[in-house]
Amino acid sequence: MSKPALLTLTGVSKRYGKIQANRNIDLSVKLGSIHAVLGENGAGKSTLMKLIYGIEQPDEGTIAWEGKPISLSRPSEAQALGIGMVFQHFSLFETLSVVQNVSLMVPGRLNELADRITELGEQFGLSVDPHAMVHTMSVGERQRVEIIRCLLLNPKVLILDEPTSVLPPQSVRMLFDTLRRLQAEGMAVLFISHKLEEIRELCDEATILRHGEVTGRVDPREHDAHSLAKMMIGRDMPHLSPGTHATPGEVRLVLNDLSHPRATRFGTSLEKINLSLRSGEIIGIAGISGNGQQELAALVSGETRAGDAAMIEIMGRPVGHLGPLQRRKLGFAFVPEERLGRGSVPEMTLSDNSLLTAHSRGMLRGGFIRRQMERAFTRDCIKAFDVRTPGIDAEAGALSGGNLQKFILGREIMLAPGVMLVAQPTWGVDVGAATAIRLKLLEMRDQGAAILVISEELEELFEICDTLHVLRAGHLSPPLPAAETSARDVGAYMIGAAA
Ligand SMILES: Nc1ncnc2c1ncn2[C@@H]1O[C@H](COP(=O)(O)OP(=O)(O)OP(=O)(O)O)[C@@H](O)[C@H]1O
Repeated sequence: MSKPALLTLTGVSKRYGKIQANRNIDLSVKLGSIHAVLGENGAGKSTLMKLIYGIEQPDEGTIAWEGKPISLSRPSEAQALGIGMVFQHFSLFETLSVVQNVSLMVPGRLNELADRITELGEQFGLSVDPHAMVHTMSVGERQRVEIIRCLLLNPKVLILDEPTSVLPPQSVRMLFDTLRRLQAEGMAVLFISHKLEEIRELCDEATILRHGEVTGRVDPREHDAHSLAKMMIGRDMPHLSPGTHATPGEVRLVLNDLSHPRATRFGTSLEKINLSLRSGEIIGIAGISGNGQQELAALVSGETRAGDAAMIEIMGRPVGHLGPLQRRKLGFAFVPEERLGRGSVPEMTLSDNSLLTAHSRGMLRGGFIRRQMERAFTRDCIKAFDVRTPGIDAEAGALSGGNLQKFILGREIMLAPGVMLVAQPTWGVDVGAATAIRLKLLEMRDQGAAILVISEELEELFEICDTLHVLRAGHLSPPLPAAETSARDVGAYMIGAAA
């Protein structure tokens, strides 16, 4: 006998202006099922979850809970029914601690909540310090907090919007074990991910969306990742070919014994980091977020100044004392891991977001903005990077997560920088677009750019990097040539087991 449906959507549609984000969607989530929702960037997955969680209301169609039609006007009503959601973009208050953030949603005394956070963290491999301030935490750590906060509410349906994108492999395993345990107790999970192998491993049902419509319902265990991708994008996947590797040229970025004390109790101090990156080379920084990745990115980009100018050299010049703008003038570009707020201003149009970093490309003259150039640049970026959006006047915050990532990365790549730092280049990006982004990075390298990539995705690093380093507890491993290094070797450095 098939399991009873907990949540049923019938004919649900949602439109944003000209965009039909969801069209006539039927979806049934059963008790004890882990149900994947997959589709390309912009296919309508997050919108559908927002309708279920009461953040948005459908224009048409019905949502039923345990067989009864419901109308949710806010998330607290969804939570009261037993629907929990972990967001793709974080909803934590930066100026509060972990436990204070949790207490805004979960009743209980602070010290009891702190104990439960620690307990759950240990149980599920999502360890966080309950008293850490959120603004000091990396994206990965923040996501752990979001997951814990949700589990503390004992939901019947847990919605996870790309929960594994920033988790290290060990934590993914633990999260999956946890989800399976919760599933065995009858909980249902709605799981959005671009990682098709994970979906195949974890989920027993999958609904595929394309352009806002359901295009397939399958048991993902019966299909390989390739055929799932094909159903999702409606054509075959592009292939990653390594390209023609030029011989690396002059040194463009040097870190000389770069040390930096941690800014807060919860930060990481960097200890004597040495690295040398040449033209025509991609170097990857592997490691679990929270080990100094954020601090390193801020120092290399100039958001944090180094104690000594000579600790960082860009294009042969000491730059440790310079800010981001001055470093950009030397031919440096930067893609931060946080797309909203740091990579872009959500309330501004894409055109204006172009201006933020591409203004040096002749967009300013005599104190005036040359709008035509700004608009042409933005149009080119949207086209070259296949950013799905109604146009250059769309607000950055209205783009789907993956499409915004494509835009920000495209904007920086179009500056043809001599040196580029990219943090988590394909986070939240669908499989097709991830391949396209990696190809662009290889193409840039082959044209002589020097690229530093910080990523938690080991496979990605092996695919595109010439050399890897592992960052652990603020220490950088020696350079490891990608071709002669195994994932095991990197793993040993990640957990501190290597010499
Ligand atoms: N608040 C909004 N205003 C205008 N358009 C929106 C808004 N939210 C979403 N959209 C549009 O709706 C479509 C679906 O977006 P949605 O975020 O649901 O996609 P997604 O499948 O979750 O994508 P991703 O994998 O990139 O996260 C996109 O074209 C997006 O630009």
